[in-house]
Amino acid sequence: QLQLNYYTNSCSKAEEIIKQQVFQLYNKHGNTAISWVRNLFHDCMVKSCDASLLLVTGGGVVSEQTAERSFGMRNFKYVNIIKDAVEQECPLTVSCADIVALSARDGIAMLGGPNIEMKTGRRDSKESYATMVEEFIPNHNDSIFSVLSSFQAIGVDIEATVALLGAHSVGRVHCKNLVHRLYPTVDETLNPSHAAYLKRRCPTPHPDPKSVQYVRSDLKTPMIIDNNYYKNILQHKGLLTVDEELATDPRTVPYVEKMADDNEYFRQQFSRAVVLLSENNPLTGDEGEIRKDCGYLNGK
Ligand code: HEM
Ligand SMILES: [Ca+2]
Ligand SMILES: [Ca+2]
Repeated sequence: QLQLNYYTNSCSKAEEIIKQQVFQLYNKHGNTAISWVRNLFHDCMVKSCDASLLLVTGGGVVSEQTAERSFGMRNFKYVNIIKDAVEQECPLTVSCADIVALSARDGIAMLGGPNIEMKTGRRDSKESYATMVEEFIPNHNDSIFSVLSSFQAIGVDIEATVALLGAHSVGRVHCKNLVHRLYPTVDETLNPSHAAYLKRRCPTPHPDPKSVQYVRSDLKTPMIIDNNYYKNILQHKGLLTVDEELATDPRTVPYVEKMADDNEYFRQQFSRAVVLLSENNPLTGDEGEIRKDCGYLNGK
């Protein structure tokens, strides 16, 4: 069972140390906070919030990080800075899975989002599920129907799904994920002036996948988690096909409109949704392990 303040007795400073590390990393590299939010999505959707995402390839492990859906994910190298600080205080006590969850929680707060109360006590997987990533994580051009059912499958309702996509109010999208909406002809659902801007940022239909050509998701408040995302998508300035569909599907539009109108309502729903996502199918008790290094299984 996950519980509030799971580490009170075993490592009373754990949450404080994590928060401090997230803060320090944010001050050095602001986009680390953004990465922690995406990590929560990519870890928790695949089986469980169990840090299966953090294992690196080698010794029989094929990392989820190498899956096509993980394209653009960054800052993995900083996770162990957080872990090491916690290990120093309490060795082999705090899981990498809880670090994924709590760093996302603290990252959200650093990015001006809500303060979220989160349970802890997750344990770490003994596998990375690279071949299952595509099954659990929707693609950017999937239909809204399949997106909603992927979230439904882990207990995230439609209103919460709409709120979670508000994470696209920060961060970036690489041209690789956009050019299909720009070339050979511009997707007619795109706002024309925004399409012109996107074409300036992504001038060729085949961007070099290794180059860092990208567009910020939210030009107005790129480092703040707020309801600006919903205002953008209602103006058809959403970058991904899923963003556009969210603003047009009859099941999601009422929530999109309400979130665009009311930032407080967005923050409440976003908090509720992050908790739902973070509690997907945790490993507890004697399942899994507490990794020493988030990139490797113990003893490897
Ligand atoms: C249908 C669901 C989703 C799809 C298809 C999707 C897809 C994507 C794609 C394609 C990118 C851009 C990657 C790149 O080109 O660099 C992205 C970025 C991002 N996504 Fe999502 N996403 C979804 C839901 C979520 C959720 C639920 C969250 C978190 C709660 C999230 C958080 C982020 C963040 C923070 C970024 C920016 C990352 C960065 O700048 O480093 N996404 N997403
Ligand atoms: Ca996982
Ligand atoms: Ca924003």
